[in-house]
Amino acid sequence: MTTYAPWDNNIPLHECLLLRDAAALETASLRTRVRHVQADDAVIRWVHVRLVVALLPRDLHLALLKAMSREHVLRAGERVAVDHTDAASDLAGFRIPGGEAVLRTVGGTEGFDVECIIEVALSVSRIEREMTGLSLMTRGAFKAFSAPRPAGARMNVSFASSVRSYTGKSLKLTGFPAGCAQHRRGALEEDWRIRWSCIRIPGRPFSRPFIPAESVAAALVFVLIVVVVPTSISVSFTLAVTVSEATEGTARAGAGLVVAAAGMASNRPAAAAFGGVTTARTAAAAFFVIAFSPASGASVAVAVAATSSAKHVLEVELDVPLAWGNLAVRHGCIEVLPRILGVIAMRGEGDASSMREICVDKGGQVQSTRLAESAGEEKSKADSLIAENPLADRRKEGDKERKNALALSSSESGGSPSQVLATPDIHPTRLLTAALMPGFILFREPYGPHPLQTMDLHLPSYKLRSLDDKTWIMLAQPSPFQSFIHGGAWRDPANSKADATHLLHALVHTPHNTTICGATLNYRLSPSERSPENTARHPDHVADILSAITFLQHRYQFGRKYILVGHSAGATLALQSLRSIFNGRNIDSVIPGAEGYLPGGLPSAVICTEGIYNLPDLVDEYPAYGSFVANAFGPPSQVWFDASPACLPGWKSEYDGRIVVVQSTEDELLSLRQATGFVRVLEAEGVRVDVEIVGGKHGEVPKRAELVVIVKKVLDEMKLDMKDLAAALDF
Ligand SMILES: N[C@@H](CC(=O)c1ccccc1NC=O)C(=O)O
Repeated sequence: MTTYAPWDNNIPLHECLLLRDAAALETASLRTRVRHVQADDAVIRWVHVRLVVALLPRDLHLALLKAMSREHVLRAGERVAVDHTDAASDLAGFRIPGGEAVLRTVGGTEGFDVECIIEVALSVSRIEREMTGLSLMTRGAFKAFSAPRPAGARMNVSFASSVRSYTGKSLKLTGFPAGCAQHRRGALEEDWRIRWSCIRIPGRPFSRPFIPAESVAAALVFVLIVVVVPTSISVSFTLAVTVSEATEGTARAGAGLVVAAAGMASNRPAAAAFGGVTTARTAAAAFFVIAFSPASGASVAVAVAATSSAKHVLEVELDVPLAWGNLAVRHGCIEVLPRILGVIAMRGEGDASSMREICVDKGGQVQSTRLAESAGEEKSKADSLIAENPLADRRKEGDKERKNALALSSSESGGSPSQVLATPDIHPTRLLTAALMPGFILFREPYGPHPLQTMDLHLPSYKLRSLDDKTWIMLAQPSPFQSFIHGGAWRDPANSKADATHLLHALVHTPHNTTICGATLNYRLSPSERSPENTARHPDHVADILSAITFLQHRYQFGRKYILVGHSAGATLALQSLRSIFNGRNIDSVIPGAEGYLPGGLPSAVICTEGIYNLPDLVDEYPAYGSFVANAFGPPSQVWFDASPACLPGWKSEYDGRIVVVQSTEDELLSLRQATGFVRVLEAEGVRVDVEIVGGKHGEVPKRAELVVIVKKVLDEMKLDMKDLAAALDF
């Protein structure tokens, strides 16, 4: 039995988290401001800190900015003046507006690291003839390293950024002390998870005067969109717009818009530019994209909107006048756009027929003829497109279960047009959010008819991938799956899937090895005084967990590449769900239909924290808990034993995955007795069990950073096994 020292500092995880919730993200993106300074008339440089700015504690954020330009050790509580001008590096003139920062507690004790993500977009546009401007979207990983002292955690920030040169093949970085000198694209993304895109800006100055007509024209387009698009449209789809390297601007753009509007009005997929827009909100997004597109010659792909019935991803090329680029610059919005990159490829329903594959001609022509002309034809058309695709076939052959393949690059499909798979179940705001902020997608999914049979799904970071110099797609990374099961004594309505929000955010956004999909599950509860309406009784709870995992398996087909993390009663449920028998009784006799559950197999690991492992012993130790146990399992009977993981024999033969038992020494509701008893049972059977002792009160453990580290460690090990899946998806 391995025992680790308890964590001796108390770092609430939320201090380190960037994203509080999706709603905050959405509003934050609206509040984004671009700050820029014009250093001289030859160069415009501006630093644009967006999205995360509003989400991070402001003072921490500023402190990080301060630290960005050189290696800098920040101490908790340290005040730093933030008014930094970098005269030495490539980004001379780079300036962070003044402010004062206090670094709050971020960091940890020895062996513990917390990673914060901060997003900084730097753009350097040189107003010279045919000069290439480069926009670097950087997602730096700020690592808070371990500190030998419990108090005053130090944070050692390293960051790589600053563009030196861009050759089309490689991106040279300089200026910041992260040892990141030159990376090939792949390595760059891999190592630093830097998201970037290239904007080619021809040599037209941005200093042209403001032309009101441009704004008027843009407003008209907006009105056109809002007015023409029916509020409910039966065929809706994700829209992706690529602004091509056009030079002849307005006329063609105008024509494109008219075509789009006409197509949209006729409710056909050929509604190239704006047909996917179904609400004023998404229309506004489309407007935003077009009106504020960078200068002609910019390459921007935008995923604008999908509805819950989205069926298509369209990609079109529009030529826009340079003037709109000027407008964009003037409004400080140009930075926003490259961030909205790519056509998003989503995981599917696990059924290829539910996916839609759309072909786009690189010459800018949407191959609308290849799209279904009517709703009735859509399915077969799309299916045949998928069938025609050699890579789709390869995927099918390679792994019949992996129908959730994501997106294909044009090069791989023999020079055919770019192809994107999209699922029909993506909410527009989620998609937009995803486009704005890769790495954060949250879906709320029902897995059964009961209001508590729901889960939150967090999909992983997206990887940008170049199809050519102009077009990008985002791929969801093949990822291990992590499911969290909350506690609350099987009955407390105060506990829910939200208990793991912190954990999942932290894991989903962890910038290094572990990029995961995460699910956090609700399940039906037993009655309590506060919620007499709940009526669930064992084995309903575990049946729901099995249903939820089965639902996820059908959709994502991750096989055994998943883990369960359970807290308190959730730990009990995680362990119960591993066992196909309850004390010799086939689970099917306990849970009707259970044979069909867990089609992908048992999880690779189960992490139990503050678990209840032995119901009779629990009530022996805490007689008061008898009531909630009885609520959930009925009056004392053999069922209590049958449902207790520590009373189940045969762990060695029944479960070959990893078991991690996490227990806090500060748990006010459970002593170490439950955990110790279960560990003894496992060890007596010769089962490997890892024990992790953590700090925090009972309910705090899921929110604590220690758990993130433990889960991450387990997932990191699994990550090694993801290569085959990655290869099959050509990731
Ligand atoms: N808050 C719960 C009690 C609770 O969650 C609990 C109490 C003692 C031991 C374990 C508990 N929760 C396990 O999921 C309730 O009041 O029902």
